[in-house]
Amino acid sequence: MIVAEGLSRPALRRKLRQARRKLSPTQQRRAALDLYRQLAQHPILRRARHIALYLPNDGEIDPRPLLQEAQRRGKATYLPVVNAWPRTRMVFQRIMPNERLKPNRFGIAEPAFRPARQRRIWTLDLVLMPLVGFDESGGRLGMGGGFYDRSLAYRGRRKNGHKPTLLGLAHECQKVDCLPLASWDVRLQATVTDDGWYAN
Ligand SMILES: Nc1nc2c(c(=O)[nH]1)N(C=O)[C@@H](CNc1ccc(C(=O)N[C@@H](CCC(=O)O)C(=O)O)cc1)CN2
Ligand SMILES: Nc1ncnc2c1ncn2[C@@H]1O[C@H](COP(=O)(O)OP(=O)(O)OP(=O)(O)O)[C@@H](O)[C@H]1O
Repeated sequence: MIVAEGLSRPALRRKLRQARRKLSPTQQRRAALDLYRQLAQHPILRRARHIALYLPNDGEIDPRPLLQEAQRRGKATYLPVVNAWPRTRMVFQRIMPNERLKPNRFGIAEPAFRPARQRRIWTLDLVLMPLVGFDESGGRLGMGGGFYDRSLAYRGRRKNGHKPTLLGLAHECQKVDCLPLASWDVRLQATVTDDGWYAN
C-alpha cells in the first residue's frame, strides 16, 4: 500500500501512475480477467441497464471484458467523451459493438461526438470509473482534469442513495492508505480491484 503522507497531490499521482504503468502485459491481462470475475455476476452489474465504462489508458485496469459482457447481455453501454468546447466538460455517449473510435486530445480512444447517443449522467444506473489512486473509504484520485468530479457535482455532498452507482476500478497497486479529500471530490460506493471489493 502507498503511504500518502508527505506527498503532494501531483507527487502522489506520479508515483501511482508509475506503479500501474510498470505492470507487464501478462499482469494486465490477468488483472482484467480477475476484475471481470469480481464483477460480472454481481447484482450491481446484473441489475444495471445503462452502464458507463472507459477504455484503458496509461496502465489503467482494463474493463473491456466487462464492456463486452454487458453488450452481450443487451445493456446500453457508454463511454466518456471529452468536449472540444468547453474543454473541461465530458459527456457520456452510447457505444455500439465494433463502433469505430479515434483518439481524443489525451490519446484515449473515443467514438465521434454524436449528441443523439448521449445521456445525462444522472440517468445512468452504474458508472465504472477509472482512477489513479483510491482508499478504503471511497476516496478517489483521478488524472487531475476534474472531469468526473464536475460531471457529478450535482450530487452535492450527499453520499449514497442517488443514481448512478459509482464504482472505482483499479489495480491493487493503486491503493493508498488515506487520500486527502478536496471539497469537490465525489465519494465512491466501492472500489473493485483484481483482488476484491473495498466497500465504503
Ligand atoms: N481511460 C480514461 N478515460 C478518460 C478519463 C480517464 O481518467 N481514463 N478521464 C477522466 O478524467 C477523462 C480524460 N481525462 C484526462 C485528464 C488528464 C490527462 C492528462 O493529463 N494526460 C497526460 C497529458 C496528455 C496530453 O495532453 O497530451 C498527462 O498525464 O501528462 C488525461 C486524461 C475522460 N476519459
Ligand atoms: N465540481 C467542480 N466544479 C468546478 N471545478 C471543479 C469541480 N471539480 C473539480 N474541479 C476542478 O478540477 C480540477 C481537478 O480536480 P481533481 O484534481 O480533483 O481531479 P481528479 O478527480 O483527479 O480528475 P478526474 O475527475 O478527471 O478523474 C481542480 O483543480 C478543480 O478546480
